[in-house]
Amino acid sequence: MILQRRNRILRANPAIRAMVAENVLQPADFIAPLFIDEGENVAFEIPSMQGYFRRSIDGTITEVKELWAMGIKSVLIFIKAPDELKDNTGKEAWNPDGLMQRAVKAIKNAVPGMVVMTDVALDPYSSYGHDGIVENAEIINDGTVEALVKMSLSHAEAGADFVAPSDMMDGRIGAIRNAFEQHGYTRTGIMAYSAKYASCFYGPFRDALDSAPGFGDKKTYQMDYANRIEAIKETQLDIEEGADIVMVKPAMAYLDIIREIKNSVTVPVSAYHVSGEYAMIKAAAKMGWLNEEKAIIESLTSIKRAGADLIATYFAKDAVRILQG
Ligand SMILES: NCc1[nH]cc(CCC(=O)O)c1CC(=O)O
Ligand SMILES: [Mg+2]
Repeated sequence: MILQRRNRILRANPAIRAMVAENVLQPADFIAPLFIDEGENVAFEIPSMQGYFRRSIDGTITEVKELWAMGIKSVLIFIKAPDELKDNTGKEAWNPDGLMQRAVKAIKNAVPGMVVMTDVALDPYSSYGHDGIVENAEIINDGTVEALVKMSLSHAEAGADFVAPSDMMDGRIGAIRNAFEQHGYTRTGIMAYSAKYASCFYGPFRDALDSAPGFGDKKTYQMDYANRIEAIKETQLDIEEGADIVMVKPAMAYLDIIREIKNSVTVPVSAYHVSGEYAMIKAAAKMGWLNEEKAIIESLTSIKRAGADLIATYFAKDAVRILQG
């Protein structure tokens, strides 16, 4: 054959492939989610998330130091509240001495450079396991936003660099931004879960925090996975209301949405490779059906290729270890 173009030339060996790679993962791409519990020396392996732990603050600090030493710049923190602190107001969420607030201070104190992001939603504190306040079996919007504002202010006060509202109530980004302005928190960022879908892939996370909804599902606030255009509407509105970073969640089943958002906004886009996506790889690898390391890197690269500037993933540490060979 006489060909004008032989595309295989650019795939001939690892050096050439590295030279022409369009997307390369790096440690600063990752946000490491951390599950935090009360107590000391607690390291509870989440049954549906093998190799991932819920830790007390002491062990969390050790973990954060390791992540920082590896070049990971950001953590996203979640807490597990004991049942006796759960109610239908969520008031423990803005307790200045609550677990979240203590954890933020401890992390910023131990590793000041680490960018600390906090989950903002009522589910870990809700006796109903919902992200908002329940009235007549409905998750009310405006009353919930008031609670989320108090929660966000208490995280800012504790020293969080970013709050990350994951609840999908309408208007909460604007309300939080206004409150930050009014209270002088002009350096606290907002990473909005803007296109968060009602997904079965959050199952293992709800095991990790004991936060499964006590009745019904989250479809009246989280998005319908049949929808694409709606993700743009949600995301553009969050940006107008003041979001610094927007997020798509989950990631791998929503690569089209990540790309769509990346093409339509001018703020950084993050994607959350969620607990169920972690569990699928872990389970298949355990069965010997997938090569775990290859599956991790291919998955995360595909999320970056789709357009994610940042990836929240339980594989953050593994990925850096694998990349550094
Ligand atoms: N607002 C709660 C919250 N924040 C992050 C996740 C899921 C993360 C994961 O599955 O890894 C959830 C669960 C949910 O919405 O039910
Ligand atoms: Mg919205």
